[in-house]
Amino acid sequence: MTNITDGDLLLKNITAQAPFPICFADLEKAVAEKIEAGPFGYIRSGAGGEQTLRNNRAAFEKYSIVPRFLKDVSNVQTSINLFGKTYPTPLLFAPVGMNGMVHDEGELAVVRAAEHLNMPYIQSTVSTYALEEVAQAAPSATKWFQLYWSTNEEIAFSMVARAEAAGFEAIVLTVDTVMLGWREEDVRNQFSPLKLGYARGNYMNDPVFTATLPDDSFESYVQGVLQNVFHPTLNWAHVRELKKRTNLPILLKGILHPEDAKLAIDNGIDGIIVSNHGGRQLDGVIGSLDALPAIAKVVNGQIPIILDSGVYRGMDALKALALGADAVAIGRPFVYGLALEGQQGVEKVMTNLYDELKVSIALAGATSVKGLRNITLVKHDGTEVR
Ligand SMILES: Cc1cc2nc3c(=O)[nH]c(=O)nc-3n(C[C@H](O)[C@H](O)[C@H](O)COP(=O)(O)O)c2cc1C
Ligand SMILES: O=C(O)C(=O)c1ccccc1
Repeated sequence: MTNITDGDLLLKNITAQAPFPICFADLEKAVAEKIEAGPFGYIRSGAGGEQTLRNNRAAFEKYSIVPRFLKDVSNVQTSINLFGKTYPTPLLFAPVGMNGMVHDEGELAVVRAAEHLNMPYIQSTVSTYALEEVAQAAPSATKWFQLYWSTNEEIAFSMVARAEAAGFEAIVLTVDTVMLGWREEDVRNQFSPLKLGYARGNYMNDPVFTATLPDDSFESYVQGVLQNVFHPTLNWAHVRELKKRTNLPILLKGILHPEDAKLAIDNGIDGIIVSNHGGRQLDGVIGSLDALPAIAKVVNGQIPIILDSGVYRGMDALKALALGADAVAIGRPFVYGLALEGQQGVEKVMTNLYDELKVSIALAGATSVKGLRNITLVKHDGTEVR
């Protein structure tokens, strides 16, 4: 239970200390000034003409809350349950690869922040540090492993086994990135973190992967990753095979169609992440929040739904939770925090998102995450959603 009256959540940001960017636009601006165009463009941009990047934001702007008052909102319960564990907030860290691009401590700084805040951390396959190093950096954090299937699928199974052994508690299979999206900003900047070796963490120490390399040169390693990380054959048979290979809960990340959500349930999947990869994969696809209501209807509470893509403030999280998500995952905002101030920056970004969410739940007239399902929302055309 969070007591809203324990000091004002906004005013604690107005102090004599060094100021920190308070919103996504300010964060993005500060990072643009701090890091080089290549990595900045890689993180910021969306695929193609960035329609989906815009769709993500537009989707949140379409909804407005009609608040209720005089309901005693002094105690707001923000905790949630996922796979048998309780977390104090409905916020997660989305899997983001190659964190070494923006900070030397990379994923280690992020997982330490996740541990401190008790928010689940999803580690990417293409991380700068190995999953064992991440586990060691934050032994008590809840860690899930995001799997990119490998063309040589024994590499994928090897990574899953390593994740299990290191104490990771779920596998998140990303289904929307069987090849890279058409990312024009990276061509403009002639920038590929994959080619620069930032994705080495989990591959370099994988015995199945290294056994396939002709030698231990940097070029062989980069080639090996490129040959394996893109895997356009991925299909439901692979999902069923993965289920046989692990006892951990499996989530599918990148679901946008209600039929795929239904198939996930039919195939015994334990959770889904409604996501368009932050607009970085197929341009022109639906905003993730726009995809949520139809998926929530099909899923009907059978498995948890996490939403990401464009959750840049507490109010966005509130809308997603109100429209059927059980939790939301954050991508770019925490990466920007990492770029600015390492672990501390990540914590500041996530804490501000959380504090704004708390204020928003209370000011909307609700006192819990579940209670958000009862608040009134209208769409921009004035139609009442509920
Ligand atoms: C720099 C960057 C790298 C990413 N790497 C991965 C990855 O390795 N695996 C994955 O499943 N998603 C990856 N994503 C997508 C995120 O998990 C998430 O879906 C997306 O960032 C959410 O949108 P947001 O950035 O608008 O919050 C990446 C996103 C960014 C910005
Ligand atoms: O950049 C990304 O969004 C991403 O997910 C990715 C996918 C494959 C290789 C490297 C990064």
